[in-house]
Amino acid sequence: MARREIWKPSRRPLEDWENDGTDREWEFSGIVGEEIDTFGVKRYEIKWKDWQRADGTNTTWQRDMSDMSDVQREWDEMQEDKRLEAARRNTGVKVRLEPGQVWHEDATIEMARGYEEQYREALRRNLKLYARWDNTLKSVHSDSDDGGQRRDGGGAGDESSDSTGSPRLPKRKRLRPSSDRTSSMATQPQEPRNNPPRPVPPSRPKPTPRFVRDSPSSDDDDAMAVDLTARPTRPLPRRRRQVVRSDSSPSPPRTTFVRSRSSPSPRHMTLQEQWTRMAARAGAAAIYFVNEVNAEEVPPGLDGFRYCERHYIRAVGVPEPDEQYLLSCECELSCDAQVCGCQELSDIVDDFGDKVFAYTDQRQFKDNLSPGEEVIECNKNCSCDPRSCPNRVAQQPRDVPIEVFRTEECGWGVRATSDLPKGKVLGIYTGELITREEARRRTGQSKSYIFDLDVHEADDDSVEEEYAKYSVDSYRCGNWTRFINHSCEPNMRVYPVVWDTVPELNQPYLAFVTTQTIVARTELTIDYDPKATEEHRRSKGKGRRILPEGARPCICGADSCRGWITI
Ligand SMILES: C[S@@+](CC[C@H](N)C(=O)[O-])C[C@H]1O[C@@H](n2cnc3c(N)ncnc32)[C@H](O)[C@@H]1O
Repeated sequence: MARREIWKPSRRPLEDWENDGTDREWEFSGIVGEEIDTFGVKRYEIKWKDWQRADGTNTTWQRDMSDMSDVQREWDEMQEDKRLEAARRNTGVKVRLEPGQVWHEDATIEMARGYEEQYREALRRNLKLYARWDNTLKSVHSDSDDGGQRRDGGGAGDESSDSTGSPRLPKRKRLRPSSDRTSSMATQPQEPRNNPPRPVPPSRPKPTPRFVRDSPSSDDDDAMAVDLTARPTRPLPRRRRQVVRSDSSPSPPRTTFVRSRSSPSPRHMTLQEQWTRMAARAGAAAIYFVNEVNAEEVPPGLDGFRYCERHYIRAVGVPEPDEQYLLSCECELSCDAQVCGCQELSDIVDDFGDKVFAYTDQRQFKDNLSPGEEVIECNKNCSCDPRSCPNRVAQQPRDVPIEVFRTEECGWGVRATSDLPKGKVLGIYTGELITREEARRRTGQSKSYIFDLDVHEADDDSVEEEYAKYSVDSYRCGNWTRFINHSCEPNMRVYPVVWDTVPELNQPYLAFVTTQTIVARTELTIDYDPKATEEHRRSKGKGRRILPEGARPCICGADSCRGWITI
């Protein structure tokens, strides 16, 4: 196709750019394509200026676009407009999107699954993989009107394309290309080492070691990034060159092996795919279910469960925020807490009494809230950039994949697949937003999943409350945070944060943030009742074994365990 004169697609997502011994940087030319894997995670095909491989291909695949977020946004918007326009033209009906919905996604994921199924089938039959896969890719690449399944670079109505279908993007500063080594569609072996100078990735987080099969030798080794039936054996040896891990952005979302004692059951796979797909709709990383302890396929009680990564589902009678009362800022470049209009109601100040944000420039939570305070992030009426604003952190999609795993004694719990820095915001507690009266009425299992939103509530019950009280129940809908267990020595905490709502409505989100650096696959825990812990400390541990009414024994195992929890 004519488009290949502009770029020749790469089929080598598994390249290693880190050990090529050069520091040469390459000019970024533009995004030329995208694809979505079976989990709904998107990656982009990048073209670099004046660079190509020995075979003439000159693009790389990249999932972490943090270095080029403005270009990514431009591309995403352009593609979305194109698809919407195509839909409008074809159906003649008005297309309305729910927040966070990407309308072409379901079809795309289904087709990506089809490819993966073909791949697995080939494995089962022990066929020479590359012959088949090459054919599949050839047919995809030679198909100029592919409906957006694999590539979106040159569809009909692409006004931003030149005559050959290549998107025109502005010139970018010099960056180093990097390659996504973990795509589920990746099936090609690594390029031989003696090729011309290769691009070097920008210094960004080094992925945690990925599990590989025992003898990485044959043609198809390293080829499959997603094998849900494979058993991990040992991690890859550490590479020589040390890449400094930026605390603010741990390893990018990646496809991992699922570790389980036996092959994952269809129920397991379905749940994992559903949750990951729903998370991906909100732009968030994958969610895996792992049970290395017993035969339980999936956590109990999830039949009919509705996954919502980033918003509440309001029960009948719970008011919606009125957008006209949102205080917003008019910052054009970077927000500054002292002048940001949306910070008028914020109480967070530094030692000199000047308003400051709750986050560092690396988007880590500073833990500078006093009791009764909440973080006010920039909102949908603010003029600042939704992705780069330093005061939009809890509202960003989660970039860390999560494993919901079976603990030895405490049901299911959660952990991250990568190391986490202190101050990393991982997500918010979602579910059904209900009144406090309704929360009190609810009984049984549901009780275990109810979180009170009590930022403005007085300690003393006799004090008249100014605000309506709400709670969040994640028994029937919610996200991965419903599986966070309690520990008396937790490694995360919760803080209240608002955006797109007025603080007075008393419906903040509860964000989970790490309070220490956490090694990958360590269980993530919070203290369910920090006030009780404080009292326990004050009483110097007296009454440790006396269970308050309605409490149950705590089995967190911490040295300083207070002995009980209340839900
Ligand atoms: C929000 S759920 C946490 C997820 C839960 N483990 C599951 O499998 O669904 C809270 C429930 O987990 C259990 N739990 C969490 N932490 C605990 C702890 N430290 N000691 C005892 N039970 C705990 C209790 O049954 C509690 O009601």
